[in-house]
Amino acid sequence: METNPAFTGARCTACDATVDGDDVAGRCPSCGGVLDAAYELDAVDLEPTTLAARTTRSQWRYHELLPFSPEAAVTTMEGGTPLVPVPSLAEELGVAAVYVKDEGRNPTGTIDDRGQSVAVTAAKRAGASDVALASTGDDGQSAAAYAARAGLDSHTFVPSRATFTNKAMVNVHGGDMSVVEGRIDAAASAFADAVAEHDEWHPVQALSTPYPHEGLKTAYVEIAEALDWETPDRVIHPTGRGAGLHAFRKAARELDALGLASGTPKLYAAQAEGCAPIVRAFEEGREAYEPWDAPDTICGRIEIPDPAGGNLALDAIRETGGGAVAAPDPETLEGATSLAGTAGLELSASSGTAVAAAYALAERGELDADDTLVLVNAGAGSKDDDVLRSHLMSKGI
Ligand SMILES: N[C@@H](CCOP(=O)(O)O)C(=O)O
Repeated sequence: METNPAFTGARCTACDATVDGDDVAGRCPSCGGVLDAAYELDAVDLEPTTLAARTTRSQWRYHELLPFSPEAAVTTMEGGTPLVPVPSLAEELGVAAVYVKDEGRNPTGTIDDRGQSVAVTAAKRAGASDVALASTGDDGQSAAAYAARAGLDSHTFVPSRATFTNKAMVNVHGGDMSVVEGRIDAAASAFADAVAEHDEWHPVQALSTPYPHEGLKTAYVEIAEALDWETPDRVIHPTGRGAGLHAFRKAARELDALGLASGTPKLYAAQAEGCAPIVRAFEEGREAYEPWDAPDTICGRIEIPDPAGGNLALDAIRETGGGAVAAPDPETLEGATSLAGTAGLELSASSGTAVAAAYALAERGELDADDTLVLVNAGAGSKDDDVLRSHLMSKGI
């Protein structure tokens, strides 16, 4: 069997419409909203001991919470990343424990590998010959890798400012790449034009189908399992499109429904001050974000002025009692390099926002002494070696 028997189709996050069947793709046919994969959770019997007995460390060990069976999966063993304790930061912040969920250790160095594994599996099952997306870099590199694994062609549209590593590795995986002058909005618009001319292209961008964020969900499941199924108090996620926050809330709800871990952590969006539409909407108490004019941040991976999951992220933050913090670039780079220098961890520049946000929350008195705090490192620091090194040089180091 190629699908999870508990997978029933999808539910629209905007209008609540359901779409039945195991070949759901794209956005909601009724309203165009983001679709979530849906499961008959009552039919799922999953115990901590069952999971503990599984030998694979890949995300497909949680196949009861994924649409497809491990046998059908296009996988390069993504997932199984460590939850690394950082006691020195816990002491500085005045909380009980700080962990970094180190997603940089995935096959192409990004949390997006989880999503692309599921999205490319879905595309392959649907008989697609090609997958395509607009990307700030990491999910493009990841999509090219998983397409290669599946024997599909990939088409990635990246802004010219994407990192050299991302662009080079799309090519190395044999992907077709369009480098579009400008920022992500220019790449997204070139992508939209091209998709309209290529019916055979199967979109795999975050939130454009139910599958990429379904993979992101497993990062949270791993966090809960690593904490012996205790729910952490707070999770800070570097945030661009808002897919990760939406996925983490979905994961926490599903674990709660299954009785594996109760409740949801307080979820926090960490954005760059130069492009923070979700933080602005949160701070102004608005129900919906407004696109950000003139984005400008060193954190290219999360420079998303019009995030597809912006309102879902806002909802996740508010529903869980979390928050949102915009970090200035110097503090973000300081956050990433300080963990490299004191804890031996390699955070991507964008993920430095999570560290900067943690300091900001501590300063505002919003953390509690008995808190367990998780910071998500979404990508490998080595992809940003130039930016991180330049920050140290600017300090005369
Ligand atoms: N992928 C991003 C972080 C998460 O972004 P989101 O689109 O899930 O909000 C990165 O690499 O920093």
